[in-house]
Amino acid sequence: MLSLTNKIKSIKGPTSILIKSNVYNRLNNNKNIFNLNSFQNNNKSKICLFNENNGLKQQKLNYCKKNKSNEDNVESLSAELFKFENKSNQRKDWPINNEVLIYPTTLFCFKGATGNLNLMNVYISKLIPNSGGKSFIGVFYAKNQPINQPFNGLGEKSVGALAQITYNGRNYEFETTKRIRIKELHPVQNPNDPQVATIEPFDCDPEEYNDPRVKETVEKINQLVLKIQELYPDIYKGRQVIDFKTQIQTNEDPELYFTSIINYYGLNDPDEFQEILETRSIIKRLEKLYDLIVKEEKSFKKQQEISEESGETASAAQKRIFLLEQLKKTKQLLGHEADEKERAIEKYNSKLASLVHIPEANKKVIQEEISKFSTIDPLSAEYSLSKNYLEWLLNLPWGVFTPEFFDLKYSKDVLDSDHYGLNDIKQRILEFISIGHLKGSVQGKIICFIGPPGTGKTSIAKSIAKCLKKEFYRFSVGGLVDESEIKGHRRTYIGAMPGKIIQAMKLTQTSNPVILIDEIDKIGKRTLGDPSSALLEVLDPEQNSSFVDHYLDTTYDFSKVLFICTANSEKNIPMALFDRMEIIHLTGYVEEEQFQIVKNFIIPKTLIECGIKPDQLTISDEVIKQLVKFYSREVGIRELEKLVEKIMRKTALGIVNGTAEKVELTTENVEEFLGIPSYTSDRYYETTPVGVVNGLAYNTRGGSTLYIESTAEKLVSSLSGPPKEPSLKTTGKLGEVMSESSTIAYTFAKNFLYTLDPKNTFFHTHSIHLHSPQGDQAKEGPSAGVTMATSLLSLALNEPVLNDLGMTGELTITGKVITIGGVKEKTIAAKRSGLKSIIIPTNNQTSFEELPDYIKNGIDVKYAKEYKDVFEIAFPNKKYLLENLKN
Ligand SMILES: Nc1ncnc2c1ncn2[C@@H]1O[C@H](COP(=O)(O)OP(=O)(O)OP(=O)(O)O)[C@@H](O)[C@H]1O
Repeated sequence: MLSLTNKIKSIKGPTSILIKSNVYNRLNNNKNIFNLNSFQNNNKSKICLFNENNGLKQQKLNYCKKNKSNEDNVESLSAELFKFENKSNQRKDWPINNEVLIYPTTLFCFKGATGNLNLMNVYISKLIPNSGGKSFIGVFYAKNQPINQPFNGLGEKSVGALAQITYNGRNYEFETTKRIRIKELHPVQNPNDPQVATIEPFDCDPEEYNDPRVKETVEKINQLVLKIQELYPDIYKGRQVIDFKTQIQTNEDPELYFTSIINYYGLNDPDEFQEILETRSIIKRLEKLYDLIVKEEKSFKKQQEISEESGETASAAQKRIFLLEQLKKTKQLLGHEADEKERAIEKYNSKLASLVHIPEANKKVIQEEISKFSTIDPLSAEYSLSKNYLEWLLNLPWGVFTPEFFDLKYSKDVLDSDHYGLNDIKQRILEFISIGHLKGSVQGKIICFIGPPGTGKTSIAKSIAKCLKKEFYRFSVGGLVDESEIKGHRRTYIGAMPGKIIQAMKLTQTSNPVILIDEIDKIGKRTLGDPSSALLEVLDPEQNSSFVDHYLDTTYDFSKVLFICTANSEKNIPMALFDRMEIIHLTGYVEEEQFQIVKNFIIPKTLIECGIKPDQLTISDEVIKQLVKFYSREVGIRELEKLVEKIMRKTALGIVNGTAEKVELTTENVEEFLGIPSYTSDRYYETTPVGVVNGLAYNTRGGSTLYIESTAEKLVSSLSGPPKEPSLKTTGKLGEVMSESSTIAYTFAKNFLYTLDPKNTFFHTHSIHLHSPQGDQAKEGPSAGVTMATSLLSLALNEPVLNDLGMTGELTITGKVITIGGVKEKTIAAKRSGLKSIIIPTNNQTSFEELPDYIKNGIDVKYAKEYKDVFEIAFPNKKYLLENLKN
């Protein structure tokens, strides 16, 4: 390269050099082609480099080739070329052979426009110079054409501008010098090549410049510009004020006048500019420019109004409007035309027409909104609000219902294949479906499943939807404090949405799905906008046929929806809701049931979910029993499900990283998967010592055994200070009712002991401490009364209670044993803890007898009406003392 440079420098006189295209390209890539000053010879005349490949007519090429065009004979060749060039009559401001590379752009270019160009290499290597060494391109407005891509042909606009290209050492700069029109487009060999066109000047009739109307129109434009400057001074802040009058006088070229006005205003409407460019008559073009400025004035006016309204500065308002305008233009350029709104309206109308079952009143609301929408400016904030609203309205399944389906056999099969046991629940569901069958619909019913976690409430609800072949949607209201989650937000809120039920309609695309509302007992409370009253509106068959969601602001019929709710406890369900529901209790599972569910439902289901083939993992029955007994302490299946998932995860890891092709889980290796068991036993004592009694408790998590332990401290008389009084201290996070039960038990035990054995002064000589372990867990309820009294009496008599005995029952102060709740849960808990017999109140006999055999089996139940019945069973060795009661 250096040698070539030196050779060129040594050439005397103005020179043209023909060089091979590979050399030409090398120079070009080094950005030297425009830096011709470095190649200037002593006479300071420019040297022109020709690319062999283009820009020269065949004749010229032949001429050059004859003279061996290569680096070595640059000197002789250049001299020849110079002669040749001198002979030709090429204009210096016009490309050789009237040919230019077409540069398609979304910019507009009037005469005098200048700027930088980001020219691609493919352009640089093919630029066509004129005889003076300058290069030109033809800048054409191509609406849908990305910059720097080959021109698609004449399809777009054939009038453009001739731009002279210069390289300033950093960038390529252009300056548009003339209007041109494409005469002929040359075919391109390679689709990536820039296109070449033969062009011709596109000038107005020179005579027209003398027409007085030119001056008049220019004057008119000047007046308007001055008026705008005066009226909206803020908009011109920081800008240099142009004296257009002087400019037109000095330039005396209306073409340049366009450019300065357009630049000054930052006007940016390529479509309109193209129109001006294509208008040959100067007068007409000036008039078009005038119209453009009038339009601009309106926009200034608007932005001033906005800025006055919002307190925004005029320049900020202007910037915003400018940006919005740009956005609009960009959208247009990208093909998202301004008629987007028209298309949207068309779409909405046809969607509305397709909603054949929509009630008339709702239809009217939508029609009104569509006509309101058609009047809104697409750039206003209201536009998108209205659009969103319409999209919601039009995408709801108005009057669309899934056909009713009732088939008892099918339903039974579904329920049985999805769930183990739960026969009473399944029976209730089949009854419910039968009623639906007779009535023709299940509408107006609200089922509520109440039970401890993981007992299958949700999955049963899903099965009901399956039985009825209906869509299913679930949401939780646990902790919900905002009624708008149910009733929707008012549309004036930013990000407003309809409530959950309307969302369910949209998602399921039917107006009669099965909707599960989870954790209804945990719904929040508020004085204003209470979510539970909103829920009542949704659920109440009296009201829900014309539910008004705040967002939709029109009625929607929920009366055909089957609502199912779940709760862990019935206590906290708002009364008004509770009254309207059909309650179904799920009490939890005994170990045998948990074993069957894990083996036959959870493991097969989780295998599929984890993509593990059944022969890749075997879990022995013994392991499942261990899971149930030692790794979980629940009446549901939730913890067990998590344990099974943990096993599956570890198995999957082993299979994937190649450490195990297949896993066999046995009691020997279960700890490798799950760690050491969390619960070795529910029982703290194999044989209960004096003062310790096994109670049976029940809460929202199901039943459990609950120890009551008592110890005594002898009161020693001391000489100093007053004598210590016997007392009862209780610990173990006992709630108010349970504390009262302990006081009742203490009073009762003292009296009872006195009747049995008046000589026993234990309670007068001891202070007692009664405790219920698992002190971090709050305990409440009256049903530990008999257990506490028994614990105290055991202490007083120094006699342990019968081994493997559990008991429950509320105790009155006179010794009556009264009804308790949760017989089933407590029996299940007793069995889990390995108790052999239980004492329950006589009044609960029926509830116990109604329990299924698999729960009752293995438990010896005893009934107690009065405390003496408990005493007789708990202290067989002290039974004789009861004789004293009779006396
Ligand atoms: N009788 C059963 N037969 C088969 N699988 C069951 C049975 N009961 C529960 N399951 C399974 O136990 C898991 C937990 O059940 P589900 O989610 O329905 O509990 P839930 O009562 O809704 O709990 P929560 O109150 O926490 O929402 C599910 O995978 C469910 O399929």
